[in-house]
Amino acid sequence: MNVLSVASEVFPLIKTGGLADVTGALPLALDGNGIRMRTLLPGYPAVMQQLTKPRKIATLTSVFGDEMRILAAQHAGLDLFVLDAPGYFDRSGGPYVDTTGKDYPDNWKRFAALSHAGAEIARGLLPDWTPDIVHAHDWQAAMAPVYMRYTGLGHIPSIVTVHNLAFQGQFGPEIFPELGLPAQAFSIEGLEYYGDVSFLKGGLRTAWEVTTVSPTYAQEIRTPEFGMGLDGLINARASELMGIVNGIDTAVWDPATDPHIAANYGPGALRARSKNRQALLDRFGLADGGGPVFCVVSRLAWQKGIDLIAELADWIVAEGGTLAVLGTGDQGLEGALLAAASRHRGRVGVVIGYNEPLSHLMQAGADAILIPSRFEPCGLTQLYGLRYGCVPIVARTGGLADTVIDANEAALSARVATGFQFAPVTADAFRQALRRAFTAFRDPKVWARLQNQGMKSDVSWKRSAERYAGLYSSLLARV
Ligand SMILES: Nc1ncnc2c1ncn2[C@@H]1O[C@H](COP(=O)(O)OP(=O)(O)O[C@H]2O[C@H](CO)[C@@H](O)[C@H](O)[C@H]2O)[C@@H](O)[C@H]1O
Repeated sequence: MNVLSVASEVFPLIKTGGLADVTGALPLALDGNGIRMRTLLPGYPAVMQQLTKPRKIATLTSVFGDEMRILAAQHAGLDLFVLDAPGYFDRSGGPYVDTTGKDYPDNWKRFAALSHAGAEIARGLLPDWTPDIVHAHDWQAAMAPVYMRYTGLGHIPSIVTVHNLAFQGQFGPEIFPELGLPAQAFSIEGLEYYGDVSFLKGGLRTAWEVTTVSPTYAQEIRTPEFGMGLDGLINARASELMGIVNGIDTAVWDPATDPHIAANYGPGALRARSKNRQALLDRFGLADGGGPVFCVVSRLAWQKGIDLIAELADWIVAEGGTLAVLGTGDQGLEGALLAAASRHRGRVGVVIGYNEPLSHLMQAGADAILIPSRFEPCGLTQLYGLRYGCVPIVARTGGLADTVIDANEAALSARVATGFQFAPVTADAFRQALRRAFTAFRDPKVWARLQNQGMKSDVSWKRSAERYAGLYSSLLARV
């Protein structure tokens, strides 16, 4: 079976968040299930520079009249189609924002062009490869099923996966006439959303199936609290909605072989972790306060509850904890964290920026990772934490609820606990969970059991890849 994945970022070529981890790992995981997944992504400079021996396999005209090329290449085991369209993608900023952090004003054009190219590949644009199914990720690719539906390709199964409902690709109605779609596409059945154009809404309306990245988030987005204005539509499509929890690439994230950490280790050999703990403290200029070393690796955003980290930093230090934060994002949150670091030199360390190797060392060296998200479609850093013996302390929401087993009395005595959960997402509830963690940490046996239990969790893609494979088969059976 051939599946075309369409995505705006793919690890290891280009990554701004968890989406890239998923689109980079899923094709490899599907390989053993008889599925050939090839991935269409934009030819950003970072991508073009890393390609070896790209081959031009097709040219096409975008809906806006520009000439674009499709290059085929292989990278890190991935079969790629790269959309070479310098007018859209050869920019000096990031994939979505310019060097000052502002959204590119033509993002709608850039990602409509990407999605349209995906639809054209489904139509048979390429000489030797046609997908049986198109799998589009997030709003940047969500127009692929829209173009398919309205240009005579509605008989080809399509899927939209929501990695984060907060980003919807919403633009003014004035762009609609330029999208090359028939007038009826600007309707409630298409991409019209309260008078605007919404790429994600269009995809959710027109794809054969909608998936999201955990079963709990699939339920949550049916409610007004988590539905971000789309809960009505999502409920209407409830029978075509599925939550499949993310896995992680266990080859890239393996403490036994990880080249980015100070000492490699495996389950049952946790003592070597202390070298990583020391390396982490050194890297952040921190001293051991006697309690746990907590880490945070995150986009600094309201979603992630980072304000609660800043709010509790003083208390964490007073209790003997140490805090190391790696992240970038909201300037107010960066400022609040940096202020905590200057109040507690040597006990709170903050690195503002994006640093993949350092994120590995943090998982390998910290005792626990803090993830107080207000909503979390899946979350990957708790999965890395489990694999690295870095105990996750998480809000009980979305994929965090589905992947961490809370250390309540029953779970502790059954020896199945892997972390700590709390709800609601308030400073008080978070503090209670941290208190439980401080207590558990004082008993090294209890703590080691939590770590070992986490390291035994199956966080690989195996089961979830089987679920995607099952979904693809069920869609093909309906053709
Ligand atoms: N400063 C930094 N330096 C280095 N690495 C950093 C970093 N900040 C973040 N990262 C890395 O980026 C990734 C973030 O993953 P998350 O699951 O938290 O995703 P995100 O919210 O971006 O994605 C959305 O999509 C993913 C994938 O489906 C969902 O898991 C998630 O819930 C949803 O919000 C992790 O690999 C993390 O290590």
